[in-house]
Amino acid sequence: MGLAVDTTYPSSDAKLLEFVVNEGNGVKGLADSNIASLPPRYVHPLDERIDRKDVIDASPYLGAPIDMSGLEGMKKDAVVEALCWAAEKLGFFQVVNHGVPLEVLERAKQAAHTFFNLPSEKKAVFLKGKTPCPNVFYGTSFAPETEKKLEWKDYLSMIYMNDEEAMQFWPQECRDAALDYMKAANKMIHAILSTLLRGLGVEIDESTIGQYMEANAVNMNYYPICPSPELTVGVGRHSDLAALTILLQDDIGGLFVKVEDKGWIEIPPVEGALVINVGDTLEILSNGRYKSAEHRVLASSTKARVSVPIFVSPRPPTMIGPLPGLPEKDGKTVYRQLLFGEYMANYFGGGHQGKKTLDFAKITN
Ligand SMILES: O=C(O)CCC(=O)C(=O)O
Ligand SMILES: [Fe+2]
Repeated sequence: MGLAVDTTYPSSDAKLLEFVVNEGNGVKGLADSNIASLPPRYVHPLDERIDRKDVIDASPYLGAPIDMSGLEGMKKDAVVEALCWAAEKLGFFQVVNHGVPLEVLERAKQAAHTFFNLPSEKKAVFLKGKTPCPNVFYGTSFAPETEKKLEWKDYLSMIYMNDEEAMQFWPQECRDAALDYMKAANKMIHAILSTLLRGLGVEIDESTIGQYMEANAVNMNYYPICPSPELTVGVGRHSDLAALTILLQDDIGGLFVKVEDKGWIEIPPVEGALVINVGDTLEILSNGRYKSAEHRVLASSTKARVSVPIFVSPRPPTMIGPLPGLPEKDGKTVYRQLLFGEYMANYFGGGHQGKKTLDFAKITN
């Protein structure tokens, strides 16, 4: 079905929302309908647009990919130091020799293309409110009900509870690839999370570390070919909710990270590497030491881009807050104790606004 986007009348915006959001055609459906120009709802204010010309050299801030195989040998101390340094300075780094086979990564990216290339009716069964399982949902943009401007992205979110639920409810076109990727990444996830938490220098036991990765989710992001990527955003400025994000990006590029007071750098695609970033939850647990960096994504005018993040997260009833002993050690308490579910509800309550989400947990006095 084609969509004539008429920018002259206000009613066209309602039609657009109906088509893209409610009917589940997504922005992929819009892109496939051969629009000549971007509907106004996708045109972002000038200061939110991404211009490659403004991007600064990444090398002073982004180290070389960290070789995770070193964590089990003589180089352990150097790897621990590199991980903690990266989490503290930029909050973003890449890892190689992480234990997830290349074929598993390739299949995960391929599965994202397969899912989003399905006819809209097949994807629409997973829309929020219709999906047979609330832990699996398909959508577009970030919070289309509340956002002034929409993002040029569709996504599928799969929160892992157990194999039985995943086998029954995850879309069969991408289920096995997503599960294999998530399981193959688990050892590395534990290694990075436990290294960073132990690196804070306070006592922490194994079961506490385990709690922060009890409700991981695999997402598949799809950024269709965009007629005017310079006017819109694939994803707007945000920091992630999770403790850690393990991001598999393809070879197209377009992921930008903010270096505070300096500008934006691009995280270059490196074959076989995974991008790791600190999320709000880990910034809170670390009393502000590890940085949940602001990032955003530029869509492409020539190719559909996919990415497959794993959001490493606790269950909603888990308490998050600076680890016991840290405020005393740091001489200050930056964040309060709150339930992850409480933080999550606030996080999804509005559109993307950079790092504002963290203010909800900040102690103000
Ligand atoms: O697609 C990407 O490279 C990043 C996506 C992202 O930031 C997210 O899903 O939170
Ligand atoms: Fe993100």
